[in-house]
Amino acid sequence: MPPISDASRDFHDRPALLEARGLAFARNDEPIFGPLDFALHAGEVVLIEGDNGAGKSTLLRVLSGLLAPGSGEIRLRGEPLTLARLSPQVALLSHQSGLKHELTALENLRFAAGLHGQRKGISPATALAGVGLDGYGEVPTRQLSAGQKKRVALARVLLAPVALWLLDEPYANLDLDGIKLVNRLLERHANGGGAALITSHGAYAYTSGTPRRIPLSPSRPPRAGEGAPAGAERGASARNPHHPFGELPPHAGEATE
Ligand SMILES: Nc1ncnc2c1ncn2[C@@H]1O[C@H](COP(=O)(O)OP(=O)(O)OP(=O)(O)O)[C@@H](O)[C@H]1O
Repeated sequence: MPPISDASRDFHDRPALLEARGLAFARNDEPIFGPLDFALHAGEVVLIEGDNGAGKSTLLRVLSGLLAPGSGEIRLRGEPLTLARLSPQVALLSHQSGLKHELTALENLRFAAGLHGQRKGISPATALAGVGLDGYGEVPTRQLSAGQKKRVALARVLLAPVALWLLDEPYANLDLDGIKLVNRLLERHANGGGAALITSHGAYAYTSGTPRRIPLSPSRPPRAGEGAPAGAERGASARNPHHPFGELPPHAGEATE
C-alpha cells in the first residue's frame, strides 16, 4: 500500500486546510509543546510523533478547540480562526470514546448527526456499516467490546461533515482488519479533499509506509509542589471558554464515559 500522504500531491496548490504558527501550550508555566509551525493541506495525512507525555493529545485538544493555546495562531483555509469558530469544523477522535453507553450504537450516531449534521451521502446506518458493524446498530453501546466501541467512534468521525480529522491513537484496540479499515478511511478521506492529523505508537508505521511527521519533544515530569490545586482539573484554566459545548469537543464528547 502506498503512503497515505501521497494523496496530498494533487491538493498542494490550494491554501492549507490547517496552519499552526508559533503554536504553543503550557501548564502552570511548564511548556508542554511548541512553538510549532506546520501546515496541513487537503489530501494529507500527517503523523504527530512523540514519546508518552510529549504532548500529542494536548496538541490535538488545542487544535480541536477544547483547550486554548498559550500562544500562537491557528488558521483554517488561510483565515485566522478563533477557537469558537474552529471547533465545529473538526472531528476529534480522542482516547475516550465519547459515546453515551446507555444509547445503542445507532442512537449514538443519530445523536451526533442531530447535533452536528452529517456528511452528504452518508447516514448513521451506512457509517456503522462502513466500520464493519452492520448488525450492531441496536446493541447498547455498553455491551460492545473496546474495539467495537472504537469502531463506533470512528463511524461518528466518518459521519461528521468536516474536512479536518484529528485522530488520537485511532488504531488502539483494533484488530488487524480494523487497522486496515482505519487506513482505508484515511485514504478515502484524503483522496476526497479532507486531511487528518493522527497520533500512533506503531500500527500506522507498520501498515502505511512513511507519512510526513510532526515531532514533539518529551516534556519533563512536574517537580514536587507543582501542579493544579487540590480538587481542580489540571490545565482547566486553559480550557476554551467559548467552546460551544463547554468542555466537550463537538465530535469527542470527552466527558460522557
Ligand atoms: N489534564 C491534565 N492536567 C495536567 N497535566 C496534564 C493533563 N493531561 C496531560 N498532562 C500532561 O501533559 C503532558 C502531555 O500529555 P499528553 O497526554 O498530551 O501526551 P501524549 O504525547 O499524548 O502522551 P501518550 O503518548 O502517553 O498518549 C504530560 O506530561 C502529561 O502529564
